[in-house]
Amino acid sequence: MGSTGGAPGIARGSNQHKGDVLLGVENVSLRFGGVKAITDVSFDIRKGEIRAIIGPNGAGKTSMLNVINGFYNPQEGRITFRGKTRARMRPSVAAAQGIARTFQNVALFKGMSTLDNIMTGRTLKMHSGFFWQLLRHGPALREEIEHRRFVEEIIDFLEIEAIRKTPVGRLPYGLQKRVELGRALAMEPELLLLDEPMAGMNLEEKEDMCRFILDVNNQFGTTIALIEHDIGVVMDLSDRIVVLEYGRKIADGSPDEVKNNQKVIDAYLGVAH
Ligand SMILES: Nc1ncnc2c1ncn2[C@@H]1O[C@H](COP(=O)(O)OP(=O)(O)OP(=O)(O)O)[C@@H](O)[C@H]1O
Repeated sequence: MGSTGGAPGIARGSNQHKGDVLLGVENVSLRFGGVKAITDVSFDIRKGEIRAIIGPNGAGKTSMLNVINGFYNPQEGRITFRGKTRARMRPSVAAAQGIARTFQNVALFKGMSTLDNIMTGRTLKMHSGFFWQLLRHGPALREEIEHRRFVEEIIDFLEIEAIRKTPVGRLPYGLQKRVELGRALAMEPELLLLDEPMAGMNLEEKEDMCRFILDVNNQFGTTIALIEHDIGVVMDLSDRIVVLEYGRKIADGSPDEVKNNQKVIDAYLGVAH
């Protein structure tokens, strides 16, 4: 297993089980008409860890991320967040509660600058009323200055100062992905969901993205759940990995445990069950 050999120089203590459970997925099943996208899947995400969700195409990974961020409500099972069972969810409510995500295909405002795109991530944090925001006066002006300062810090952190005024549609794909990460970070999430953060990147861009993901996790203590097809990267980045196949969980454990699991090896080699 391993397509790039992962991120050089980055080694995680693979057996660390960090913190308490932040989010629990309990016996979740999700169907689209007759299609079973997820069947009776349970796993948890612990505070401070990097948790990968992997599996062959169509295994149910993106569906699972969509359940976690409230885009889909499963027909069966439940999600707990910070120890409480969650009611039916909407993505905006999940985001307000501290769950931010990026998408498989970059979802930015292409005509807007890097800075303005990242600013949109602050919307949920803005408190002053629509009237003041319209006037850009009084409390709204003070608030905007504070949010801009925060966004500038993210821009420094992600090393994208040079493109802060550039419309994102003009940026190469790797940088657009970085801006999208910036927008998610602007929400100050407790749980950050990344859907294929390295997809379509060259080796150098992947190494940069690996470094930023680790830095976000280490410096801000942000818990991260990610879907990624590059197994080398997954093995290097993750504390724990859950493996899905045909909507079912087939393995869950440290990178070493998962790597040596026969069901996982078979799933990736396409062995029929
Ligand atoms: N909105 C939808 N309507 C109908 N079927 C869907 C929908 N979303 C996903 N599916 C189906 O559910 C199953 C799981 O899809 P999902 O996209 O979650 O898999 P995945 O593991 O993320 O795949 P990939 O690695 O290719 O992105 C697939 O059979 C897919 O066709």
